[in-house]
Amino acid sequence: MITVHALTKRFGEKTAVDQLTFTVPPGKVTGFLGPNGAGKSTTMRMMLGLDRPTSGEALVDGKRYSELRWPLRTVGALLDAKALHPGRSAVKHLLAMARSNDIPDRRVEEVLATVGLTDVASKRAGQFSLGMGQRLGIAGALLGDPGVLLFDEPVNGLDPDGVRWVRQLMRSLAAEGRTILVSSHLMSEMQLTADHLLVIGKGRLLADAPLGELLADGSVVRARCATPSDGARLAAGLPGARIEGDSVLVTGVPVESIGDLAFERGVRLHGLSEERASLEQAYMELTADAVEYGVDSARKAGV
Ligand SMILES: Nc1ncnc2c1ncn2[C@@H]1O[C@H](COP(=O)(O)OP(=O)(O)OP(=O)(O)O)[C@@H](O)[C@H]1O
Repeated sequence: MITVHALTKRFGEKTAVDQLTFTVPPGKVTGFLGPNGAGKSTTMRMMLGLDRPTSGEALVDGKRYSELRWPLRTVGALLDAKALHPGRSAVKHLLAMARSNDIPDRRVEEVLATVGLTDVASKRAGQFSLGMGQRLGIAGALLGDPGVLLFDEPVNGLDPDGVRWVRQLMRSLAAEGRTILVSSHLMSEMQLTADHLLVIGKGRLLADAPLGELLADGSVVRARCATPSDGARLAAGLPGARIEGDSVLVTGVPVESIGDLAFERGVRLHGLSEERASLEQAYMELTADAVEYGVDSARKAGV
């Protein structure tokens, strides 16, 4: 279990993580989602004692990372797959990690087999491809057989087989009752992997909900109107409505209510449907104001 309470991190003037409060329970894959620069990595680094919170706390199994006697046996993490000694072989890298946490040497062989690196175990890590580096990072995370696992963008650089493999691995680790937190800015990936989502933008928590709930919130009613003036009449003063071509799109209002409203306002409809939004759409709507360097800000800056 991971418990984060009022967690805040400032770098000078910049607030990277802003009063985050959430828990990550065992037995599920929890997706940690947000645009680039949202504060995902910084939050994970604080969970691992690599960055010190400005205020608030991040606890793993009720303890600060620095209070854990054998940290690798409690929490495993894949943060930066390139953070390896390039001259060291995969097996030596893992042996060094194992010995620092009183983990038996035989675990090294086991995790190398789990991630499919047995054949290249004696190769220097500096010669590894990005995908192999990710696998080695995952081997390191699994080494202490921890109950809590953090993965920061684990599918980066993996080929489609590798992506499928990581997805299955995370699902099976969760099924074993472990706590799995996986960050991504890829909605499509989360839609296939996560049970529950934490969405952040500009360091703040935007949503903490089961995947299905987030999808339902994002559903859109499309009312195709006979004329532009019908569209304008229907959209007038309606929260969450926008006009797109000959249609009025409305989020957060049931389709029946839109039908009734059209009738009341004498609006001629040529179509009325409910579109279940993809997670991608739900996420875009949720983070629309929280994207640091999105298209909008680029446009405003004249790019
Ligand atoms: N050591 C640091 N010094 C100054 N600013 C930092 C530092 N680390 C992170 N930041 C800033 O804090 C914000 C959050 O960064 P962070 O890397 O946590 O975001 P992220 O959600 O992981 O993004 P990405 O998906 O791009 O990795 C960014 O604006 C980043 O520039």
